[in-house]
Amino acid sequence: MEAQAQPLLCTVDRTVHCRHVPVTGGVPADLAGCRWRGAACALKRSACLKVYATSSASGSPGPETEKPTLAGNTHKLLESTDGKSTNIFWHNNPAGKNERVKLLNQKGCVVWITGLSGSGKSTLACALSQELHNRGHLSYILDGDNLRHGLNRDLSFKPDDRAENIRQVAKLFADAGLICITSLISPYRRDRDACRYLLPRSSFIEVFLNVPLEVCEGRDPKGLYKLARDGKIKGFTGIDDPYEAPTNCEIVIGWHDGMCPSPKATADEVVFYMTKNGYLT
Ligand SMILES: Nc1ncnc2c1ncn2[C@@H]1O[C@H](COP(=O)(O)OS(=O)(=O)O)[C@@H](OP(=O)(O)O)[C@H]1O
Ligand SMILES: Nc1ncnc2c1ncn2[C@@H]1O[C@H](COP(=O)(O)OP(=O)(O)O)[C@@H](O)[C@H]1O
Repeated sequence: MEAQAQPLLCTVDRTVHCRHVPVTGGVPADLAGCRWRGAACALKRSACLKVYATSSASGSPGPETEKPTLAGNTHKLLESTDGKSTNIFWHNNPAGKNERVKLLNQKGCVVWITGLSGSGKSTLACALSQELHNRGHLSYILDGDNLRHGLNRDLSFKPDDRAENIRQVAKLFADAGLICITSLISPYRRDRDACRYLLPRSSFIEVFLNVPLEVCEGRDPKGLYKLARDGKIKGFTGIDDPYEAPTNCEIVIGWHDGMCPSPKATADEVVFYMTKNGYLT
């Protein structure tokens, strides 16, 4: 028997991840005053979620809609429609985010390293991961080149494909409590911002390797700039494809007097930022 759909009221005290799907029939007026404020904000901001709760007044609580919480209270499962999936439910985990923060002594986040090919993203990602490891912190690197051998092997370098899957994966890692280090050209501001806004506030640290094109091209460790200049690779970032530099990111690694700080010095700068801002405890 299908649950009878009614607007959800005040029975859920955990937020659900629901920012990106259109609300069917608009935001219920009575959602405004409920304790489910995170979701209410998200609903207002964009659009999301068909919310159902089985009517207890109708007698039967409904087969899948009420579950006891650990505290003995009941809360209702939320049915959501996200993308093409229907009849899916959000399950809360009692060993939640705060517990993971305490266990790991770190706040899960995404360190998003962006810059031209050859700017030193992969090198910094490894140096940073090593530095964090030395200090007893758990991190994981998502590297553009590596991901294109596996998870993202079906993606091209067209604008819609660049950086696509990474956002959701990075978000999952950060939610799991890891320091997720991404090393991606990610040339478009809107793609980087899309990940920033997908994450909880202050969980996204954008690091821009501001290395001039001539320097990257001079390094050309894979010979790709040469191929691009010879017209043998089309749409190469910096040559015949754009790179939109960040305008307001957390950390810019600058190029001073013709010198680039070493990978270790750069990693230390990122760790310093993370310590100062409470990511590492
Ligand atoms: N057309 C074109 N433009 C830019 N880069 C290219 C291209 N074709 C292949 N490569 C190689 O792919 C690596 C970049 O992959 P990313 O996933 O980081 O790129 S993106 O974020 O989707 O723009 C990049 O690796 P890095 O040099 O480590 O940046 C290149 O080796
Ligand atoms: N801070 C640095 N100073 C000098 N050379 C660097 C620095 N970081 C990386 N490199 C060199 O630049 C080249 C490109 O580095 P890489 O990490 O592969 O860049 P990306 O991942 O951005 O393509 C490599 O040869 C690497 O040794």
